[in-house]
Amino acid sequence: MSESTKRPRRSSAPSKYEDPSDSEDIPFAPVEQTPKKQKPRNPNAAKRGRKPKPVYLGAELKVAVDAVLTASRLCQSVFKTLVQDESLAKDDKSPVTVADFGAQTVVNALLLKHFPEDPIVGEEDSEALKQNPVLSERVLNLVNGVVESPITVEEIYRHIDSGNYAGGAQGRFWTLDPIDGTKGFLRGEQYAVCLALVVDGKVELGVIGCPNLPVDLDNPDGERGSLFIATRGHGAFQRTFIDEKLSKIKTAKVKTASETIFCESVESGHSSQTEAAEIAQHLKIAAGTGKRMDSQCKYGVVARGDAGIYLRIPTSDTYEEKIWGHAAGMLIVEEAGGVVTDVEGKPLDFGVGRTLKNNKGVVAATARIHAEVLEAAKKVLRTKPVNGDGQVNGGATGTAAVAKDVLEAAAKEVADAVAEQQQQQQLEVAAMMVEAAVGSTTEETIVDSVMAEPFGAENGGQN
Ligand SMILES: Nc1ncnc2c1ncn2[C@@H]1O[C@H](COP(=O)(O)OS(=O)(=O)O)[C@@H](OP(=O)(O)O)[C@H]1O
Ligand SMILES: [Mg+2]
Repeated sequence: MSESTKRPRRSSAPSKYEDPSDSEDIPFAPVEQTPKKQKPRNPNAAKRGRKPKPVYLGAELKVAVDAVLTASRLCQSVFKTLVQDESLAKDDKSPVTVADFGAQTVVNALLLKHFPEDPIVGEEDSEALKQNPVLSERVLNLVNGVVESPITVEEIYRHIDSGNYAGGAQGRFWTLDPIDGTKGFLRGEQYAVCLALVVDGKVELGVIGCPNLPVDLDNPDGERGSLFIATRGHGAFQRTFIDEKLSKIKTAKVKTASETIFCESVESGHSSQTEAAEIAQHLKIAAGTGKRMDSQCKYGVVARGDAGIYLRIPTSDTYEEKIWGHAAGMLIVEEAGGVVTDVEGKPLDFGVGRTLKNNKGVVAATARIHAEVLEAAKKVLRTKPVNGDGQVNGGATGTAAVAKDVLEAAAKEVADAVAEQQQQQQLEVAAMMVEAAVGSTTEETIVDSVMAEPFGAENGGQN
């Protein structure tokens, strides 16, 4: 066989995205334009009349990877220049930044270009942005810095709002979290751009971009920027932001939960850290080894075996997890050899709308230990029945545990408020100093000079 007709050697870290049942390799790289029909790479195969099987959802994968990478890079560039007041508080008090809006715009724009028939369930809407011309302008500049042909601010609003689909069990749709873990993003820690394709209520494709996640967790000072990719039935892969080479990933090889560690949310208001610690104790996992990490990066680290378990323990009975916060991660863990259920052992149901209203929390683990973890979770949570007002209301331990989490969350809010007050005091001092120096000025002029126009400015958000 001449050098040019030799098949590429298979290894445990394939350099192409390949269907394991497929004998032909199909190149897998980010798209520049509408995907064209793939030509067979092996001319001999074509001569013999064997057509290479197409990669499952190959066109969708290329677009999804391109979209997630573009959005992730946009987020990275925002972080470098993020200034105060480039985030808004949503109704649920969670922050949303120019990067969330920018990322949702570029991903939705690419999806609409390549798959105009597909609806999108995206986290953000443009309502608050429309009220703020300064932030709108900033998003416009960000987006136009990464798209091929410039778009208008009206198109930005339209692209963001194309994520307003209601979801459901019929047909196919995309679901997008433009930044999962916005608080992590603002802290300069972990966050993720998460995109999944759902067909008839089942997740068929998932891509997660984790700009700050070390490629190798054992080398935290090494290269950062990990991308996780999976399609149903075809395995899970990792690549870096720079190198397109795909490596197959597998969950941790462990026989019992005690051999591994678990990961959980940084925010105690999102997942009960006290109950997770109790579950870990039941599983004989060494105390203090839990890894706290923002966003769906947690699914990524479980999928590649850095941690054996991801626990998301509800802090209230009324909160409904959002489908964009779990779709891609669930598939990536399952395709890497894990099992993902809710805390009652039910599969996550992505076919009932924009939220996982049929589920409570998440237990993701290496397949071999999932049942053991679930049993421990049930034991711990069984002692904490839920009362009518939606708050977990356990026996002595249950109440204490939940009270601790609530107190921790409240303490954090107080700390944030104190920081805000301190900043206000600094501004007042600065105003006084300037006034003393130049004779007359006001606190507002200082605020205006150091910050962008505050949300809800008097011009009513007119452009
Ligand atoms: N009460 C409550 N319970 C559970 N989950 C909640 C809750 N409130 C918010 N959220 C969602 O948490 C998303 C952030 O994910 P994580 O908790 O994994 O990361 S973090 O530690 O909060 O950064 C976060 O996603 P983003 O808003 O996209 O950042 C929210 O969708
Ligand atoms: Mg988000």
